[in-house]
Amino acid sequence: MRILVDQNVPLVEEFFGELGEIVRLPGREITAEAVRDKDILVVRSITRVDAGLLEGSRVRFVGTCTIGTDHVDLDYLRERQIGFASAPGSNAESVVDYVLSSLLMLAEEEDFVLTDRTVGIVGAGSVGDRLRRRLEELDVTCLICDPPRAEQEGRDDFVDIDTLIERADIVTLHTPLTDEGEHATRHLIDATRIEAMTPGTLLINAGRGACLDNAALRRRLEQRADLRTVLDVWEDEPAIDEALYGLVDIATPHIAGYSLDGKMRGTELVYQAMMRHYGLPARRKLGQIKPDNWLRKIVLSGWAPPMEALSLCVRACYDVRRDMLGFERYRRRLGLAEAFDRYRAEYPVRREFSTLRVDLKKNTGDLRDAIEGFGFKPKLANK
Ligand SMILES: NC(=O)c1ccc[n+]([C@@H]2O[C@H](COP(=O)([O-])OP(=O)(O)OC[C@H]3O[C@@H](n4cnc5c(N)ncnc54)[C@H](O)[C@@H]3O)[C@@H](O)[C@H]2O)c1
Ligand SMILES: O=C(O)[C@H](O)[C@H](O)COP(=O)(O)O
Repeated sequence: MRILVDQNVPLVEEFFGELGEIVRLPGREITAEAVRDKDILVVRSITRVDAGLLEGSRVRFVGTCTIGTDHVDLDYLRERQIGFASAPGSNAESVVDYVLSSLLMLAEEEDFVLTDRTVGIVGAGSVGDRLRRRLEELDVTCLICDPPRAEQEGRDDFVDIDTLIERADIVTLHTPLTDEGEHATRHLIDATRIEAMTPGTLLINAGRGACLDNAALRRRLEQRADLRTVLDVWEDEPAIDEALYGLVDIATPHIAGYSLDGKMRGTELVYQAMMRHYGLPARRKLGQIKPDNWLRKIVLSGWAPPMEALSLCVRACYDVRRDMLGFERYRRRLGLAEAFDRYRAEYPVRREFSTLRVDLKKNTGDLRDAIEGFGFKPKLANK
């Protein structure tokens, strides 16, 4: 079999090598011509997979090593009986790490205490629900808006989007991008809702760029710079709005999910689905591959205020400023659109919080809970 795989997918030889000949291309160079004589196509989110790409090709299976599927015409694949798999949940932990790192950084800069704020989570799936659990471990009040889940589960503890915007100090978006149905999310946060946000609100988008009306956000920030903003995803990536980029507090190029752990899990999930599709045993396992971990543990030699200890661990493991400053460095050298793709392609190794062991002395009760609640691995030292 001939397999075409996006260049940004890790562990390709390890997982797909036994299936046939592998060709690798940057996601934006995966064209109809490149695909025509391939049997399997493995992409990430920047390749639009539809009739335009696949019609007349030999492709019988498409995998996307991502959570989002808005770049794939699923109806077309179904009609043509082409097998399909995505990687649900694969990098959800990493997106949560990104949001927590951003929150801690802004809390330090703006001198607020996270536990005094109410966080409104829009979309409580793999990402949003994990985020809620970690924040609640710290006693942060969360409001949840997820109408599809509220309907399916008959929940009355969720709120609607306008109530969330009215009551939350921090609004964080984790919805997929959808265009159809009662709960379509394109421009879910539109000009009216952006206007309704009270001054001082912190708005985070780590879902999909077009869930938030970027032009309307730019207008508000140009007129009154009274919102704090964290954007990882943008409309029209990689050709994002330069003026908006300059107005945002934390601007990153769609890397919230880019931990090595999340990417490797994405490859494994697609591999498993592909083997099922072809009726073959899935012998390769992620557990057999041990990536380098240059920062294995931190030792806290006594009690510390939990927020300070957390801040130390977060900065050591994944500090969002690394990506914010790195992206800006690339932008100055290459221009915004090229920097967007290049920073992602050359992304430095990043590990999830869950890979960092934090050694603690005995009797540091609330510290242990906070460390564990934030996603790290606490261990009580013997002495
Ligand atoms: N920035 C990144 O790097 C990155 C990484 C991973 C995922 N994502 C994006 O984040 C999205 C969410 O990821 P996930 O793993 O949590 O997906 P998921 O499918 O597990 O959860 C999505 C949740 O959104 C809810 N939802 C749908 N429409 C809604 C609406 N109108 N209002 C409120 N909630 C709504 C769904 O009911 C569901 O519970 C993905 O679809 C993907 O587009 C971005
Ligand atoms: O949906 C996802 O999984 C994420 O948005 C993913 O991290 C995007 O990365 P890309 O596919 O663009 O490399």
